[in-house]
Amino acid sequence: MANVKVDSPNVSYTSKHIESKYDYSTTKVYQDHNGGYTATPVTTRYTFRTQRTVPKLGVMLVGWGGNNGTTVTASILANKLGLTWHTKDGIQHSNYFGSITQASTVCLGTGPEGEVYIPMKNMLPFVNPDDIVFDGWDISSLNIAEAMERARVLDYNLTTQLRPLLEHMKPRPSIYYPDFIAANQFDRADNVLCGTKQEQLEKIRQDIRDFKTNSGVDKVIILWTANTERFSDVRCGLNDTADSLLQSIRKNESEISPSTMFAVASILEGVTYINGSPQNTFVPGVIQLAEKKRVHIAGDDFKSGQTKLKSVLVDFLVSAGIKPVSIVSYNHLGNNDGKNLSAPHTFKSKEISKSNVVDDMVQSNNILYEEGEKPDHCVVIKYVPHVGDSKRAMDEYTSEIMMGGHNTLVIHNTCEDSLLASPLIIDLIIIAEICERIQFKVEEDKEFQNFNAVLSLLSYLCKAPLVPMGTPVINALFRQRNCIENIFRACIGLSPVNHMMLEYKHEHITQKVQPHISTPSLELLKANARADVKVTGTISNGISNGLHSSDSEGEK
Ligand SMILES: NC(=O)c1ccc[n+]([C@@H]2O[C@H](COP(=O)([O-])OP(=O)(O)OC[C@H]3O[C@@H](n4cnc5c(N)ncnc54)[C@H](O)[C@@H]3O)[C@@H](O)[C@H]2O)c1
Ligand SMILES: O=P([O-])([O-])O[C@@H]1[C@@H](O)[C@H](O)[C@@H](O)[C@H](O)[C@@H]1O
Repeated sequence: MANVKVDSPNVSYTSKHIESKYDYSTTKVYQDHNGGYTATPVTTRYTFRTQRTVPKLGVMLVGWGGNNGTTVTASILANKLGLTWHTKDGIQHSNYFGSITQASTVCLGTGPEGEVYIPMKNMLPFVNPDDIVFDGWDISSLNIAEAMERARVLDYNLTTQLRPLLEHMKPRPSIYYPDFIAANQFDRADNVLCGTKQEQLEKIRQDIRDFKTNSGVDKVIILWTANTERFSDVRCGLNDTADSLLQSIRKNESEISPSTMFAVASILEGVTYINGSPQNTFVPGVIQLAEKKRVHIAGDDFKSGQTKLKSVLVDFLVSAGIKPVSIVSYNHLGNNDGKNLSAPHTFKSKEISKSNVVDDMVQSNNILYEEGEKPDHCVVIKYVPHVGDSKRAMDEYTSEIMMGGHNTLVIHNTCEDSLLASPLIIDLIIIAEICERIQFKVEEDKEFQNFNAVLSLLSYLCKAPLVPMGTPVINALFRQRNCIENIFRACIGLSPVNHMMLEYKHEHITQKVQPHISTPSLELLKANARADVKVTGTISNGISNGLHSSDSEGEK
């Protein structure tokens, strides 16, 4: 794996840390009483410090026996073993497609041959997902091999290889409060904890400690990929503060959800907790508890398919000055997630997370939209058992274009939902883990600090990003991705990617801004031109003003 070593006086490498001194540039804007703006550039010196030792990571999934839980567990094992399998199209190899940390690249900079792209995973000392140790809970008692087969996501010729390697993995009994999910889930709930909420909380905490001790992992991360719950009421004295929440658990209050119980257990054990579903697990009391205990939390709801595309399309349309006026998102699917979402109270949670994703982009353009104006936006999800995990999504985007014109985009999107979500689970875990190893000082701070308890950096992976109070919610996908990439760049002392490419937009008076491209001689270019390209313009400083390929019958 070709790692990156930055040659800069602002970056130092010790056996323990990568340390970088980084000037963070922003612009403060003030509006005067005439409506005019004053923009003031501000530069803040940060010192980032990233621990280089990669821990042995344990991951406990809530809902381990589900389509996502079994698929991500099986896929990581298949990648670790380098498994291949026969399909009707030939031999298929294991891979991590769909994961930005494992299968995407970033532009490091410019080399002699032009831009240099490296795997994102080579930027910092990330955990290798192959090495993750899994455990978890499920209200269904099936072992992971049986549950993988029940999910019907992965090819048969792969699951037959994996079955003997997974059947020893058994989900731990879990917390089950029937009214928080669809009644149709009752049939699979044969692996549930009894006792009071306080006893259940202590049992989950004991499970976490047992896993840490028996697996030998250095740290644990817990991720909820269990069924979507209905929203919990948020009430003063119930769950509005950390104390009221812990008191409500002691009092066995029925309105505390299973996902909130897991969040509390995780935080009290000092373990990062990630919510892959849309319900409001992170009631104010959970957030306050996480902040008091300095434990990371992140969510909500994996941004895997229809919504991910929406956060690109609406960004493209609005930033192009085109006005989306109607967005209709329909899909049907036949997996257990779809079965659970067929209940109105659980669907409502998903409808909320799928609907709010356009707000930031719409509000960014007051030329197109009046204050408070929004596109019509409709979300429909239907349960059709036959299609299983292969979700069929159909979207219609209608926009106003110039002079009263209209543009309608219709999209049909079929995919195995769990094969879109599983790589996101990997990214959530890998990025959340390294965030525990990144610290920073601002200006002359004496002490290093960690990221906020609420890890907004994971927004790219979530439909409804959880952010610290007062933080703008960003849903535009490439803004979210640039945030991740540029923070990783800051950790190694590199400036943000700005796409300006100024070095290619002017003559080079001084050597300093000369782009690092080998300057082919005119003879070499002419030789090439005899082959298949026509050189036009002059060669200035070794950079051709234009290389135009000529067609086979054209000029030579
Ligand atoms: N593309 C996607 O698959 C996608 C995208 C975004 C969000 N999600 C969310 O991810 C979650 C999982 O999706 P899935 O397709 O794996 O669903 P699934 O129904 O196959 O799996 C959920 C699992 O959770 C278990 N479960 C339910 N309540 C539990 C509890 N209290 N404790 C422990 N286990 C419990 C169920 O028995 C089931 O095995 C859902 O909430 C879904 O909305 C999925
Ligand atoms: O990520 P996305 O495709 O917008 O949304 C998906 C929904 O369309 C699907 O119905 C649901 O079952 C998945 O959990 C996921 O939330």
